[in-house]
Amino acid sequence: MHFLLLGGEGQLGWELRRALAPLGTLIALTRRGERDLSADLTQPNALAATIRDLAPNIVINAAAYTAVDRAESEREQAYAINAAAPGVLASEAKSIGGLLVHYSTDYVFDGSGDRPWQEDDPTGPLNVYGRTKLEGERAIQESGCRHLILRTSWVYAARRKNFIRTMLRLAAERESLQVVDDQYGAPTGAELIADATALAIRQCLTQQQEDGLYHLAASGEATWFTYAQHIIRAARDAGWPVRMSDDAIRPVSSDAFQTAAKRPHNSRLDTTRLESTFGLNMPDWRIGVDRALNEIFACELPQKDA
Ligand SMILES: NC(=O)C1=CN([C@@H]2O[C@H](COP(=O)(O)OP(=O)(O)OC[C@H]3O[C@@H](n4cnc5c(N)ncnc54)[C@H](OP(=O)(O)O)[C@@H]3O)[C@@H](O)[C@H]2O)C=CC1
Ligand SMILES: Cc1cn([C@H]2C[C@H](O)[C@@H](COP(=O)(O)OP(=O)(O)O[C@H]3O[C@@H](C)C(=O)[C@@H](O)[C@H]3O)O2)c(=O)[nH]c1=O
Ligand SMILES: [Mg+2]
Repeated sequence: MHFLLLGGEGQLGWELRRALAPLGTLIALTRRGERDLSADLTQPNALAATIRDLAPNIVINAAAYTAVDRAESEREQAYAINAAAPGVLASEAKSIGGLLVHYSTDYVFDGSGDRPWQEDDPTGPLNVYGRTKLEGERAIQESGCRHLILRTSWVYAARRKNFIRTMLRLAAERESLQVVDDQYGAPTGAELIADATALAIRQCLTQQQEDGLYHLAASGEATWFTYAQHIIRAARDAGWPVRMSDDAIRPVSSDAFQTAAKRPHNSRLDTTRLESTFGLNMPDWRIGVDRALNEIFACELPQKDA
């Protein structure tokens, strides 16, 4: 099996390099590409040529434009990367008979209600990022290529930029913090997504009918506020230089915390389809978050018995 991974340096791409390694040979490209192989998602012709040259059995697209607020003012860039490029990948995958694995987001939904979203529920993105991701999904579905689209939420990892790292930084810099308490979802680790992807791919290779759209997220729910509290309490316990008391982390409404992009109140994803199709069990979000926190603390705090 030959894999081509795009976005190999992102949170998820990095973990996919690990999780896919035992399944076959893997070429992982970053935005800069390699030799004469371009993997820049804003360059459709070069991207198509890369896929034709390598002719992988499976293309995994972990690259995306993920700056949610910035997307509001960089629509064209977000559109090129999140909507147009997946269309190119899909038509190239189709012409070589390959499987395309792609990721999408809870932000394709409008956030109404409080029931976890199922795959067939109506979408209604509230921001540019969500709209471009939804267009990417549609381009893949309409191409007729074999595909797996995995919608996930609130992704973090021990490395790169994410909500955990932001909270750890702010906890050390500030004496108080306001955090939104009316947006609900599940923080999902890049490790979990990568491992579940590898397991799902294995089954897709043997059972063609398992192609399609799936929700992949940790179980349980949080708000950004309860998530922040969890992170900062763990940080304090581990000896991170936290400047704020627990009372100084304050829950606020989305209306009180102004951002360029509007975000959904209800980002809960129902993962029943993924779990039953692939025989998987999504662990509680705290398990992966605690693991990532431990990794960060072990690398960045002086070790007591060193
Ligand atoms: N982050 C999140 O909270 C969530 C993410 N998702 C989805 O999961 C997937 C993985 O996201 P995640 O790993 O968190 O994202 P990251 O932002 O960590 O990584 C995205 C990767 O895409 C690369 N990239 C950006 N622009 C281009 C381009 N023009 N050409 C080639 N590569 C490019 C980045 O390159 P570089 O390293 O050079 O910046 C980076 O390596 C995406 O599809 C995302 O939409 C879904 C839900 C939540
Ligand atoms: C930094 C900060 C953020 N917030 C809020 C803003 C927002 O509602 C929420 C999360 O902010 P962030 O900017 O970290 O998260 P955001 O970039 O919106 O995260 C999203 O990224 C994309 C890529 C996805 O696909 C989504 O699943 C989701 O993970 O927390 C606070 O309330 N207080 C703060 O101090
Ligand atoms: Mg962000």
